[in-house]
Amino acid sequence: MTTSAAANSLFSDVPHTPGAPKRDPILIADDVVRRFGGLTAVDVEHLEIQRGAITALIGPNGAGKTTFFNLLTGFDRPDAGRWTFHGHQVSGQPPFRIARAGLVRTFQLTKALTRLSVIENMRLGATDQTGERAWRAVLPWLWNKQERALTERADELLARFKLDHMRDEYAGELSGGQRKLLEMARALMAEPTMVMLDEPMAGVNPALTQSLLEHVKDLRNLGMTVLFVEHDMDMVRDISDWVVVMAEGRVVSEGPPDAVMSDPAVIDAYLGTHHDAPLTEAEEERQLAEIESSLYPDEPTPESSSQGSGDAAGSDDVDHSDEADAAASAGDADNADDAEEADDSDHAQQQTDSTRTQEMKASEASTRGEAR
Ligand SMILES: Nc1ncnc2c1ncn2[C@@H]1O[C@H](COP(=O)(O)OP(=O)(O)OP(=O)(O)O)[C@@H](O)[C@H]1O
Repeated sequence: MTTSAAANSLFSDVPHTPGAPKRDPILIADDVVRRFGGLTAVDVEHLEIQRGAITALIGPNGAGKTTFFNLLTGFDRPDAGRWTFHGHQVSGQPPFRIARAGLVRTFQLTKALTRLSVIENMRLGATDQTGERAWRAVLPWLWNKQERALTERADELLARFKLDHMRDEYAGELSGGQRKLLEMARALMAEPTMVMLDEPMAGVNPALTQSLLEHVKDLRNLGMTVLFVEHDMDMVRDISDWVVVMAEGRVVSEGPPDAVMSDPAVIDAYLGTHHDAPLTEAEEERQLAEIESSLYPDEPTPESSSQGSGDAAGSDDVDHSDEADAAASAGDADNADDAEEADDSDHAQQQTDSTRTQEMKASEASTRGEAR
């Protein structure tokens, strides 16, 4: 069993730098590139994922996280690059072979899957990812035995994920959180050694949040490796042993959650301070609204709800909280012109703070999970 403390100790001597070598990597990717027309969606030079730990993959919208997930699991083909899993080259392999090697991912329930029952979805979890459907045609008696074993395993998992009472219901009847549990349970049907979860908290009702977090921790505690993409920074802080940050297709930072969230490169990536021109106030507001909505896609911001305004993503409705202003000023910290512009604001004092303090406040604004 791998506890949180044990997992943390795996990283004790790992440098906090992009591409850092791990003590015992289960997955190693090199020079992975995926282009869509003129856009380079993924350009990962080197990445190692530590075995037996929970690693979060975060980054602003469009950073390339999902594309990278699709590549690693064989659901998309790279323009260049290679990666190994458990020491075996799996780049270029179809998804079922990669799953057979022990690397599986969760899927959002498609429309078709919502029309199947929960137990049927579970059985598909094994067959879809491992390609065992071939058995049915070739050796039907063996298939029957196999199918009974699969159903037994499915029922055990449904009980573990507290979905057994929904066993024969259409998956479409499940709540958002229950669907996430089903996605996770279904992935486990393939008996993986590494599970990749794509936004496990998206659309999850707060009542099920804790249960989901515990299930993810359980995967690690049972010896599995977990890599998950997530925008919810509460979850990232709560359960990650290690965080990898992508921006514009590249890995820009790695480290434990707290270190990563105060890394200027990460703040820069989220605030987009790589722009050459100083930000206009409207652009600044738009970017802050985008960060807010990407971190908390289902919630109105406290600012917007206290003013009775609607969607946090609508930049017209966004007000500047203290933290948001701090974020904006830190976002502009590299730019002397912007510092001048801020002189007449209520937060002139913040402009005289050290860059470090501003960055930390910006980080809090970007990861405002604790305040909610
Ligand atoms: N099939 C596609 N065709 C064209 N462009 C694509 C395709 N898939 C992704 N992209 C582009 O590649 C970039 C990376 O997208 P991706 O979905 O991987 O980012 P992401 O980090 O997962 O974003 P989000 O957090 O918003 O899901 C984006 O600019 C996106 O528009």
